[in-house]
Amino acid sequence: MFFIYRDKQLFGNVFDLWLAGQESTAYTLAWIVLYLMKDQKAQKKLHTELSNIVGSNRYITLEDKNNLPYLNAVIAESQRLGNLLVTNIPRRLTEDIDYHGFTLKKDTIVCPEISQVLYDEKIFPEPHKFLPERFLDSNGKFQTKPELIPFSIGKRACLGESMARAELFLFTANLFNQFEVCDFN
Ligand code: HEM
Repeated sequence: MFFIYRDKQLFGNVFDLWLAGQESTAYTLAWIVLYLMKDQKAQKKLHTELSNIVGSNRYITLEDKNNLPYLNAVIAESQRLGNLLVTNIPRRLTEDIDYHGFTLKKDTIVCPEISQVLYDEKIFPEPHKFLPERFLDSNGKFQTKPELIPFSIGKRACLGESMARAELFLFTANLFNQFEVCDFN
C-alpha cells in the first residue's frame, strides 16, 4: 500500500516544531528579559526609544522594526550572549576533505561550534559583556554583523529563522512597551 504521509513523519514534524521551534525561541526570550532585568540602564534606553517612537497606546507591529534600532540591538546582543546552540548539530563527512592543512577522513563526525564565533573577541570585544551598542553605528542605526550567526549558516541553517526573528521582535517590543522588569536583588 502507498502512504504519502506516515504517522512517523507526522511525529517527526511535530517534534521538530516543538523542540526546534518552541524551546529555542522561548529560551532566547527568557535571556532577553534576564539581560534587561540585570542591566537597568539598557532597559531605560529601550523604554525611552519605545516611548519616543511608538507610545503605549497601540500594539507594535513588524512595520515598526526599522524604526527601533536600540530594540534590534538588544535582541541581537541577547542572541549573541545567550548563545543558545553552543555546539551545532553534528555532521558526518561524505568524503575526505583538507581543512587548513588537516586531512579529515570520510565518515568523521564534525561539530561546528557557534559559540567560537559569537564569543570571538576580535569581532566582539569584551564578549562576555551585554553591550547592545556594539550593534549600533555612529549614527545610532542598527547594524548587524556577518558573524552574528545564532541560526547557523549554510544549507542546513535554521528553517524557522524568519519566524523566530518576528516572534523575538514582537514579543520583546510589546512586553517592554507596557512593562518594566525590576531586579529585586
Ligand atoms: C531563537 C530561535 C531559534 C534559534 C536560535 C534556532 C537555531 C537553530 C540552529 C543553530 C539550527 C541548526 C542549523 C545547522 O544545523 O546548521 C537550527 C535548525 C533548525 N531550526 Fe531553528 N532556531 C530557532 C527557532 C526555530 C523556529 C521558530 C523553528 C520552526 C518553527 C525552527 C526550526 C528549525 C529546523 C526545522 C531546523 C533543522 C534544519 C535542517 O536541519 O535543515 N527553529 N535552528
